[in-house]
Amino acid sequence: MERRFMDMTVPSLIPAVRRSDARGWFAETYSEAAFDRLGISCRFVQDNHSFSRAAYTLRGLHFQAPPHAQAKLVRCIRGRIFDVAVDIRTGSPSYGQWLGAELSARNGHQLFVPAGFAHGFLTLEEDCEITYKVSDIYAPDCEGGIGWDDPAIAIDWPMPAGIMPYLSPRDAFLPPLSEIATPFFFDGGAPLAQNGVVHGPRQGSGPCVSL
Ligand SMILES: Cc1cn([C@H]2C[C@H](O)[C@@H](COP(=O)(O)OP(=O)(O)O[C@H]3O[C@@H](C)C(=O)[C@@H](O)[C@H]3O)O2)c(=O)[nH]c1=O
Repeated sequence: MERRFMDMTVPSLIPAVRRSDARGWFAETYSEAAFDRLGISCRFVQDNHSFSRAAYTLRGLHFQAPPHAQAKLVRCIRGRIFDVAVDIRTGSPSYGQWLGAELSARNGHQLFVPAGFAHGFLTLEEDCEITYKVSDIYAPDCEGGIGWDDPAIAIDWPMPAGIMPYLSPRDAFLPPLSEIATPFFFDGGAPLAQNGVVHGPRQGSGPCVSL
């Protein structure tokens, strides 16, 4: 794996490396040593698993503030989701910008979302399950969120015209980014390269890609 393509200060799409044989395939979805070599050296302390019944269920945009800020490693194990990270680090050249990637059981891609980014996803079909590792404990007092439809962020959610996403009561009334005091500061790491959709690993970039 090629470290030069990774930077743990920006979201990174990590393609599945599946070893096929007559039975099917095998994949290591997380290896501390392999991720450390990629530059992702945070320690994950909890695994989460959520199921969303309806297509176009939207969870997010969520974050936890320090001292319980979380980096996340997200994977879809059933169905298809559009997974999004928004840079909410004060002072970042890409503050308020977003990146999205399709994660599916079929493609096996994972999205690494560093602390300092709000995270959310939209299910693209019925009965989607995602699992994600997080680098800090669940701390409800530190939870924060931003509206999925904040016009200043303008995420291009892949939804048919006229469809409204299915939201939790909390997510339906989250404030825009301009109305929250973000607890994160840009520390000189890399900004997002661009605002927009990542369709998959870049050609010829090796198994790991910094977005
Ligand atoms: C996040 C979380 C929730 N819960 C509980 C609280 C509540 O009763 C129930 C559902 O919680 P929520 O409505 O917050 O679940 P959900 O909307 O799926 O929240 C998640 O959304 C995605 C986008 C993220 O990035 C995650 O960090 C997390 O915020 O599960 C835990 O027990 N542990 C946890 O780590």
